[in-house]
Amino acid sequence: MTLLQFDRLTVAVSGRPVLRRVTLDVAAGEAVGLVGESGSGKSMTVRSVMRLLPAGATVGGTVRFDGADVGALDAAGLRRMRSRDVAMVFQDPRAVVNPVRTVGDFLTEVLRDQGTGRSEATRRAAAALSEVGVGDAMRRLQQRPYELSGGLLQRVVIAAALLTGPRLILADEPTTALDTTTQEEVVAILAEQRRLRGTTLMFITHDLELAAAVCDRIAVMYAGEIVEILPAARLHSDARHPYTRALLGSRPGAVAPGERLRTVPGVPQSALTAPPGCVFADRCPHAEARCRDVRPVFTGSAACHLLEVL
Ligand SMILES: Nc1ncnc2c1ncn2[C@@H]1O[C@H](COP(=O)(O)OP(=O)(O)OP(=O)(O)O)[C@@H](O)[C@H]1O
Repeated sequence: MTLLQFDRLTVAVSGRPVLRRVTLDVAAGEAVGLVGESGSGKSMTVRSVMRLLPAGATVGGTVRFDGADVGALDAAGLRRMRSRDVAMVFQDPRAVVNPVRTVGDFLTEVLRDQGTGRSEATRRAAAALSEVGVGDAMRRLQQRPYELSGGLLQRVVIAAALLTGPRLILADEPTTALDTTTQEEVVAILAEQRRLRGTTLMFITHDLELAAAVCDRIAVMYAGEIVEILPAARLHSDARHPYTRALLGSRPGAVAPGERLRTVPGVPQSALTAPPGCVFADRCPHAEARCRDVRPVFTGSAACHLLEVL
């Protein structure tokens, strides 16, 4: 069953295009990674699900959650979706948690709003903390955000995201602000908890390998478009789009120790500056004349003229 469906989602902010015809189906229980360089539209795509777009955004196409057109939800429907069905985990936990209130206040707030009594809300909050590997949960509930490390606080945010039993978690670079060891722990917890609960996940990251470790499928974005969608387990063998191949070649792990790191040549395009044809044409080592002029259609798993003839 499809839980989340993007159908030719197009977004412009103050008349400047940021997403173009993003089309993707996410099955219930599936984890999909959204990868791509900075500015490719990953955040805008997941924010569209919650209708959290910047002021002045215009939206074309549709986003459906459990069959309902998110753009057509009334205020009550939107509130319900945001508070119960869909949870977001952002890059910086300190931007999300109120710095002057306790961790317990933060965790119990939604439950209390939904009518859960204080002691039951506290019990569930403590249990949620334990589930994400935070020990001494009752003491943590009394603490304020500045008393916790970034990694611990991100676990608190994940516990909060899981607390209402959402069907979908949108995680927008949830570990970018953390050090490497903590990143691995936090990602492992998020992945384990969502697997245990069967929660659907959209996971944004710059890191292809991380996406492959956490997700079932990977959607690669460039300049506001999805250029390739592929199974995570076959990332290396199945990647065919020149942009995905270039990203794989520019990973630190792709070069021998001591060898110079490779980057994707050229300057990243945005949806605004992309050429009328293939969005990657300016940087693609294989581009032909038609690539610059004619937009490739998404055939099979990628949008690339060079693959259409194969
Ligand atoms: N508040 C905003 N107002 C106007 N344009 C914006 C706003 N936020 C992002 N954009 C533009 O939308 C495009 C897509 O941005 P988005 O944040 O979705 O990219 P991203 O792939 O998530 O990048 P990053 O990895 O840096 O977070 C970019 O061109 C960006 O400049």
